[in-house]
This record gives sequence, C-alpha cells and structure tokens, in this order.
Amino acid sequence: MMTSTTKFQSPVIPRDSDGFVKSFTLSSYNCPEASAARTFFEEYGFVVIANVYTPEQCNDTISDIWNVIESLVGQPLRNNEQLWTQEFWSRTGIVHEGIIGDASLWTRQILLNRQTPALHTAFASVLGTENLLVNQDRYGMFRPTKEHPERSTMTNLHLDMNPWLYIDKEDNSHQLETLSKLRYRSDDDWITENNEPGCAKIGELHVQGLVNLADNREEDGGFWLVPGFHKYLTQWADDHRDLSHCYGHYNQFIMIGRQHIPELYGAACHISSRAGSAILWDQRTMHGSRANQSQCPRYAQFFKMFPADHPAMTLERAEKRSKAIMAKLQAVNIDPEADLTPLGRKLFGLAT
Ligand SMILES: O=C(O)CCC(=O)C(=O)O
Repeated sequence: MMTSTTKFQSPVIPRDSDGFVKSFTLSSYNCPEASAARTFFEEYGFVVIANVYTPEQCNDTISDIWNVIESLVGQPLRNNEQLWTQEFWSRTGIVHEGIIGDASLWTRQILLNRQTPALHTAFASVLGTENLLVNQDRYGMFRPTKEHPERSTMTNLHLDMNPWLYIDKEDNSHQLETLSKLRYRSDDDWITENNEPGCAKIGELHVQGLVNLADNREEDGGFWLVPGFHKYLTQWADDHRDLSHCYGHYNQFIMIGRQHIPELYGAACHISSRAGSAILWDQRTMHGSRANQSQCPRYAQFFKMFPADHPAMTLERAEKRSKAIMAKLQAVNIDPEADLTPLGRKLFGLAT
C-alpha cells in the first residue's frame, strides 16, 4: 500500500537489441500472448502491440496525413521540405504538440483505419472485453528538426483527465453528467468524450492508444511516458494539490511544465516502436511527447476504445453519436453496409 511518504520509483522498461521497447504479437483476443500483454500493461501502465497496421496501411495513412496537411496549408508541399515552414504549419493544427487538425479529423482513411481487426484485438485484450466502441481523433506529425530546430514541437508531459477531480469525487456522477450531455454537434465533443475517466473510487480502466506509421526511434521524438505512473497517480495528485490552482476546476487536460515536476521529466521514457505498432496506455499514466531531433518525420494516428455498455452511453447519447458518425461517413462516401465490416459497424456504434 502506498502512503504519502512512499517515493515513486519508475520501473525500467525492457527493450530489444535494436532499442525498440518490448512488444507483443497477438493472434486473437485471449491468446496466451494477450494475457502476457495485459500483465505487462498492468505493470508498466502501457504496452506495445506489433503489426497492428500493415506496411501498406502505414503508407496509405502517411499519404492521407499529407493530404490533410496540404489541404489545410492550401498547396502541395510533401516533396519539398523547404516549404515545411512555421508560416505554413501554423495552419495545420496544434503545432507545438505536432497534432494535425484542431479537433477530430474525418477523412476516409482515418475512419476506415478504426475498424482494423488487430487494433480491436489489442484494445480488447487490455480492456478484457470485445464489446467496444471506438473514438474519433486526429493524426500526429513531427517535422524533422536536425537542420531546422525552429520546427521542433514542445517536449511535454500531461494527463488527458483532471487528476484532482479523479481523486476527490465520491462517485462517477460528474463523468455521467458530462458524457450524457454530449450532442456531438461540435468536433470538440469527441475530445470531451475521451477525457472523462471517472473517479478513483470506482476505478474504471480507461485506455488510450496510438499507432506509429513509421519506425519511431528516440531521436525522432514522439510518444513518451512515465512507466508505472498509473499506480502512483492518486498519491501524486494528493501531494501536488498546489498545482491544481493553475488549471480550471473542471479542466480535462492538464499539461505540466518541467519546472513543476522535474523528477517525472527525468523518469519519462520514449516508447520507441516499429512502423505499424500500437502503443496502448492507461489514461492515468503521465505521458506526452518528446521533440524530434532527427532527419526523419514522425507520423502517428491516435485512438481510444471503451466498453460499449458503459453506463454513460445512454440511448439518447448513443443515437446522437451514431447520427453524427453517419453524417461524417456520408461526407467521405463511406457506405456503412458496403465499406464497413460487421466489426466496424459495431465499433462505430452503428450495429442494430
Ligand atoms: O504521441 C504523441 O504525440 C502524444 C500523444 C498524446 O499525448 C495523447 O494522445 O494524449
């Protein structure tokens, strides 16, 4: 049992001889490797699942990221690195975090990727149920910075939740109220949906994820986290109540500067992984991204999956959610019957 005098010690992450973090290859939900992956996840607060996207899917998705960037910037530039300037990038999304799109993105590729069976198997294995819904989110792209340090993103640690509400609430009424009010009229509603993990006393498991679309090494920047932090969050939040005043009371996104938590910045590790690998992490794990320092871009797609039978998924909310998704599918000519699989229709909440 951790007490307020317990000092947090981050476990050392196992890596292979190429420096990539140990990964698991899953043949199905509940295969022996899936239970090993789940054990790893419980210990470290994250797990890497290999071969979730095929090489072709990675290439198609990178190409889609460039389609989005070029449509936001208003001109072709993928083949001319001279044009990857601050001025153009200021139009692409949340530039200092390397996020493409301001809220959710709705291209054909980003949507169809969400029904990838191996991605579902990865989330199902960690969440312990196959009955899941998938969220709607964005892409990540970090420009190479070796010759252009001004193109660097901000190395950061954050939580996609409010840790003080999480430890103080007696039940999940705040989560239920926030989620059941969602109308999905604004793309921001999908971010709100992601960032309500309830309270510590109820202790729901919430799992976020991403797929790296190109080999992602430490020098390329990208996803990093504080291993084992999920077990320490409640103590940390209680010990750092002074920081809560820097944020709105109901703020769902808490980014904390190095000056406040130098020990966590010191403990955070880059989760290096190969192209097509998914990284899944416990939402309570302090995480974020490191800046790129190489000549290679970093490309990723972000996700969350959660149990379809969650108590906050009221009939009314489910109807509004599926209506909003249907409109987005239609806008990119995705026919749910022809283009989505039975698994895809379930994940999008469209199956009757
Ligand atoms: O991999 C990244 O760029 C950061 C992802 C992240 O922090 C998030 O999705 O919450």
